[in-house]
Amino acid sequence: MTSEVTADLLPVPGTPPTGSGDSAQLLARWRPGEGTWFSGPRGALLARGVAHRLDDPDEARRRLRRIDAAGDAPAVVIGALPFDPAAPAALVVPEAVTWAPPLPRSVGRRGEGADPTHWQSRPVPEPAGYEAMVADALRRMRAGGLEKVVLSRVLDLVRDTPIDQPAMLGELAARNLAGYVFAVDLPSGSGPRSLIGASPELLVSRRDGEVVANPLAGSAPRRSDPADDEATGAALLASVKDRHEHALVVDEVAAALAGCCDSLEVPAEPTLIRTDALWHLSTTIRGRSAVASLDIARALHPTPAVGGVPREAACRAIGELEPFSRGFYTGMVGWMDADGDGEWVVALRCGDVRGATARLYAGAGIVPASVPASELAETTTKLETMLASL
Ligand SMILES: C=C(O[C@@H]1C=C(C(=O)O)C=C[C@H]1O)C(=O)O
Repeated sequence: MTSEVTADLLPVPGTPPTGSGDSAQLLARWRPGEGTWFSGPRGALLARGVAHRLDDPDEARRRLRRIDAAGDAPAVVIGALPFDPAAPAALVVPEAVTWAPPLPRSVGRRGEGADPTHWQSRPVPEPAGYEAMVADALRRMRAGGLEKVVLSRVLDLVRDTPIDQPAMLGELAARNLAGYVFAVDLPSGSGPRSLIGASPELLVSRRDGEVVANPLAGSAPRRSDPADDEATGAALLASVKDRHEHALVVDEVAAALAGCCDSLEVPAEPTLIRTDALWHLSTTIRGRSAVASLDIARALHPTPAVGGVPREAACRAIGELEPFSRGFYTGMVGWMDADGDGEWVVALRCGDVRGATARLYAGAGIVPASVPASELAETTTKLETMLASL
């Protein structure tokens, strides 16, 4: 049984301009308020300074073409788009961009020393409140008109002294080498504010016309015992509930991609991927397209991996049930060049960090077969990725 588990690494589309820099040294140069870090299995980049700020993603392509023609700044846009497509984006054209190869395996962890930091934490809603939200969603499903909805919760953390954001980013990078690690400068009234995270989910990449999307949905916790861990992955791959939850996402992503792509390959069966904390069902969809990566990403967003099916009913349920605004969580983070090539990942396993505070987010896909206590446990496991970096 366990030998049937095939866990692939995250998919490789084209190769971004990887440069020749030392990516671990580059990572150590990121500072909050001064730029953006983005790394993944195909490369890393550090953007610094702000040549232009863009809160309207519609402007990105036009602006990049103008900059490219003038040749006076790197023609790259980088940053984040929020969950609500009508809310302002946090995109910049930086003054300087340094590209580097993927982070090496040797990038160091801080280690498990005793940390004297005193944290106060407050879950929103309380765990019982989250279970009640899930129960409410299940009632809506029974009443008809809703097939799937992703419901999330937050953990607000505060400590006595400012959070060391570069240390947090370094730790996330060391623990999530196969994923996408980012630190994006967010608009803030006072002091640097960053969206920091380690997402396993590629919304879409495009390189020389080759498009890759890697929707994830269906999750199980990793186990410390290797045999137990493999059995958990195998059970996820065989789970009717999770396969259904996954298929809803793949169908919608494939349909949205069909509208932007000339050709499309959609595997019939999902595979497994693993992060530090979780197993996920994963499907790698490939196609060819002349549409710019950010436009494809926006056509896909929100996929049912973060919204639901049907989209409108799910977004209404999210607005009515979640007692907070998602902000940039479940939006997207990435970069694009003047040709429209780029990579956009789903903003998951992330936190909004400012001063001595961090708001961490986690959600789970609810389908009719969901059990409130299991969905709560899944969000707790998803929070571990960020908690381990603090
Ligand atoms: C919503 C999150 O994750 C998403 C939901 C998943 C699920 O419900 O199984 C799996 C991966 C992501 O697409 C999150 O991490 O907060």
